[in-house]
Formats: sequence, structure tokens, C-alpha cells
Amino acid sequence: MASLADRPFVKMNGLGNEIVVLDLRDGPMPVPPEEARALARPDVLPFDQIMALYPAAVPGIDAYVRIINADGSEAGACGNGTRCIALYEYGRTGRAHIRFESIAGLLDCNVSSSGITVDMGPPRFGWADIPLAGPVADTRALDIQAGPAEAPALAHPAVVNVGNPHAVFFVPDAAAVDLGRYGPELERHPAFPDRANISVAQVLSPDHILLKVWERGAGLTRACGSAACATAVCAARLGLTCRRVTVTLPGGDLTIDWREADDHILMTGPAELEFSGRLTPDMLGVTA
Ligand SMILES: N[C@@H](CCC[C@H](N)C(=O)O)C(=O)O
Repeated sequence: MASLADRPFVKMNGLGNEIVVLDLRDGPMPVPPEEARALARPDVLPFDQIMALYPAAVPGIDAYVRIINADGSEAGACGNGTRCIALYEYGRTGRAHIRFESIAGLLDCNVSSSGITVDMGPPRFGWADIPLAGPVADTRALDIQAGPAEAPALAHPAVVNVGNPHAVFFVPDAAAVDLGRYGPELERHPAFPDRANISVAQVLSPDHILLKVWERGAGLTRACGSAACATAVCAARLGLTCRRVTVTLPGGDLTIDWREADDHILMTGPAELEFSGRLTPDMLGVTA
């Protein structure tokens, strides 16, 4: 099977969410899950997601993007990674308006001095869209004890799909929740047949939310852009906040605006280029 050995990579981050960009437009090939897992080892090139760029099928689109988690699984959305590839493409082309396509649809991005804005599209609240294991009438608060019985704050999450599945637990004190302990079980709860990204959110004011995230396929991360979007729309839908909020994650702040006019979610924040290099067989765990 083809290997990524010798392909160039760019290491970036979006608020400390660790991203590896692989521009495969010149020689498209799938990212082998076992090579992704080998690369993610702590002593190699630890990352939360690979953003792999492929030629777009449609004119006017810069690239088709596939998103690979550190465990080798594929995701439909990655907000922080999308800001990273927008910055990468801006550096390559000098164009501030960049458009990507993904399994979840179009990602329209704008790079400016105040940050990178990504149109993440509209949220989907239907139980089958998230997806959930069975019909649920009200996805604002699941009528199940989703979390462990000894952690009563972790029950009745709001759920939504923003290109990927999210469950958001609104709690009075986010710092008091040991998400590293409960995340693995919640991510794989039987209610979520495709697993889920798990957020613990504390509403600080009608325009400010504190958030920490256990990411599906990556674990605890310093930031998760799609989780910030998911949390903002769930909070607004529950009447806890307005539609434009600042979301504070361990890695920093994102601005989320759930636009009334077309139901789209706009996420604004930074991205950073760290270093670049070339993948070697050793890094990918490939033996001759
Ligand atoms: N880091 C991301 C989310 C990446 C995908 C997620 N772990 C999933 O499997 O759905 C972000 O910034 O949105």
C-alpha cells in the first residue's frame, strides 16, 4: 500500500489545537490510518488532526479537505484546522478569500488582520443527523443519563451536528469536571453510534462561554473550533446566551456568530504556522 513517506508537511495550530497540513494536491493518496497513528506518537509529531488537501472537483474551490484524527479515524469538520489551511492557502496564493470543500459541504474562509473567519454552515439538530442511536423528540437536552451516575452534572446533554457530532453538557462549574476521566466513556456512549465530541460548558454571561472539550479520536485538546460552534448554537437555542458569543477555551478565545439571516455559523479566531518538513519512514512507523 502507498505510504506518505517523503511527502512534505506543515505543522500549524489553531489556539493550540495541533494540526498537520498535508498538501496532497500534486499526488493524491489516502492517509493510511496506521501511518496517522504512528505520526501522532508523543515523541514523533503529536497532532490532534491532519488536514489533507486534495484537488477539488469543482472550479472556484481551492481544495477538497479530508480530516484525519490522531486515532486514524475520519471527521466531517474541524474548525481550528480549517482556519489553519485557510492561512496556509493565503500564504501560498495571497488571496484572502479561500474556499474548501469537505464531506460536510462548502467551507468559505476569509483571512484578515483581525483573524480568520470560517463559515461552518448551518447546524443540524435532528436526531438522525447527529446521529443518535434512536428517535429523540427534543435534542436540546437528551432525556438520558448520558454520563456516569457519580457525576450528576454530566447528564442530559444538548446535541447537534455542525459537520460532526457534538454533545454539550452545560454545568455550573466547568473547572470542577474531570473531563479527562469521563471523556472516553462519554465519547463512546451507546447513544452516539458514530461516537461524539464531548464538551463541558459554563455560561459566564449572555455573550461569554467557558469551554473544555474531549475530542472524538483525539482526546483532551487545548481548543476545538467545531465544539465552540456547537456549544454556541446549543446555548442560544436553550436561551442561555445571545447568538454572538465569545467562547474561551484553554488555548484562547473564539468568536462565534450564529447568523440569523441564513442560519450559518461564523467562527473567527487565529491560526499559526510553526514549522515544516518532510515525512520519513521512521516517523510513519514504516519498515523497509
Ligand atoms: N479539532 C477540531 C475537531 C476535529 C474533529 C473531531 N475530533 C471529530 O472527530 O469530529 C475542531 O477544531 O473543530
